[in-house]
Amino acid sequence: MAQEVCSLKARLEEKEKEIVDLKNKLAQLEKSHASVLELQDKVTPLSPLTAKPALSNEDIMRYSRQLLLPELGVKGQLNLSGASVLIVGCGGLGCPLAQYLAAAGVGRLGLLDYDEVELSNLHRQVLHGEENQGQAKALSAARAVKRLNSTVECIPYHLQLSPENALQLIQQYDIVADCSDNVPTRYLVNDACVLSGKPLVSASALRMEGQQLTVYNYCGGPCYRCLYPLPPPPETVTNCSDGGVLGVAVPGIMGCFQALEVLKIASGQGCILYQQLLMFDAQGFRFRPIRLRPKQADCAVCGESPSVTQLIDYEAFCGSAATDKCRKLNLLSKDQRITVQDYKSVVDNSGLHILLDVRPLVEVNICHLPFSLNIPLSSLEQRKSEDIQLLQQRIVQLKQQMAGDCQPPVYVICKLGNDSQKAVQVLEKMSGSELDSITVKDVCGGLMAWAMKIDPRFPQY
Ligand SMILES: Nc1ncnc2c1ncn2[C@@H]1O[C@H](COP(=O)(O)OP(=O)(O)OP(=O)(O)O)[C@@H](O)[C@H]1O
Ligand SMILES: [Zn+2]
Repeated sequence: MAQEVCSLKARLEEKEKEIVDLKNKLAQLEKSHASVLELQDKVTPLSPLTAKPALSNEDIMRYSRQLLLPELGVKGQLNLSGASVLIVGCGGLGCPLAQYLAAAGVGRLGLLDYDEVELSNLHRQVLHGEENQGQAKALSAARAVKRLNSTVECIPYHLQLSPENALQLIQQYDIVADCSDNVPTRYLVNDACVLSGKPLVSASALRMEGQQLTVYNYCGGPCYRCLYPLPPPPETVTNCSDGGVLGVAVPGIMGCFQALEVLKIASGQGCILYQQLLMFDAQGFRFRPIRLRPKQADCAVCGESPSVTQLIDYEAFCGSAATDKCRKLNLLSKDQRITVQDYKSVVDNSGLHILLDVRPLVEVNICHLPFSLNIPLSSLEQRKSEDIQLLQQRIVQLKQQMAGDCQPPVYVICKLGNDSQKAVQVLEKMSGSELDSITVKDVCGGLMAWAMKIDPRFPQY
């Protein structure tokens, strides 16, 4: 009996020692991972990356299901271990893309994003969680990727890709994936890839239609500029916060397709989607491959005598911002605008007026001020007679309540204060002809300014 107790004690001590050893090992690992995940706020040179000479037993176990694919095999897996990919944007497309690249064993991932995680990102930016709100997206994505596959080297860059840093950054990677959401960045990434000779796997994911995927600047194929020599007019471009996006239907699916093309290039498989563009219509669930025009001899960047030989000012070229942080129009004079504080005084003093909400109905259904009249900007621009009549009737009703020959002022509001300025311009043109002479003002900063500065209970979206 005593002998048995002794042997049990000895085994317990042994196990305790093992636990201490394991804890030390874990602390060491955590330390080394933390240092690997140091957030970069500038571009620093990277050490060269070489493919593994052979797969370890752990590699064989981890990647066994894909190793069995004849298209990939051991050679393809070793190629992946030596490949580096720069992901521009860790949002709706970047998250699924990074997840699958890390899972498949790409050697090095650069994760670039200037932005921080917000609650409204979580429905589609699936590497980030509730606890990551306010954190740099690049770091949050890198941590999630490391949890999935700690053998992948992750470099999180918390900075904006700009003409100043793009070449230095892109030259250090083998493949670039554009997961950004704005036109200036698309041209910037394209030009930097052409000038550095890197393939660009590009997807776009806005709204429910027109989702596109292709590989630019690959094996003599066209670049983005060959197809789109000139940027679209800035007012025709929407992003997710303006246009809306369903997480899985668009960025989820397109980001996964992007991962597929990156993995095929990185592992050395043929059959890459270049010279072709895949269109995906999520609503009708239709995929349509389109043959692309070839590389253009007169392309400004990849053509025979290019005019773009270094990176340019892409915001000036496109007439729009490379971030969605500062998209503020300034179309009106100071006396055509009213602050939310001054508008609040009008409401508090029961001043008779019309509050015209010019957002689309789908947004009005999310939230609105109870006393507002909704006529979308598009209806005003098209001079829809039933809507104009509605406004006329409201003006007449209020006029009857007002003394003398006074006209009720019209205050125009939208989400952020851009469309409302356009609406003021449209209404001013109608004033005196289609409408009685009216005083129209834009409520600066719109409903989001109202939520931030006046009524914190008003929802933000
Ligand atoms: N020039 C750039 N440099 C670095 N990151 C960029 C650049 N342009 C865009 N991005 C990033 O690309 C990502 C695009 O993803 P997505 O459109 O899903 O996100 P979002 O901008 O957070 O969305 P929302 O429009 O709903 O706010 C964003 O995280 C954005 O910060
Ligand atoms: Zn070109």
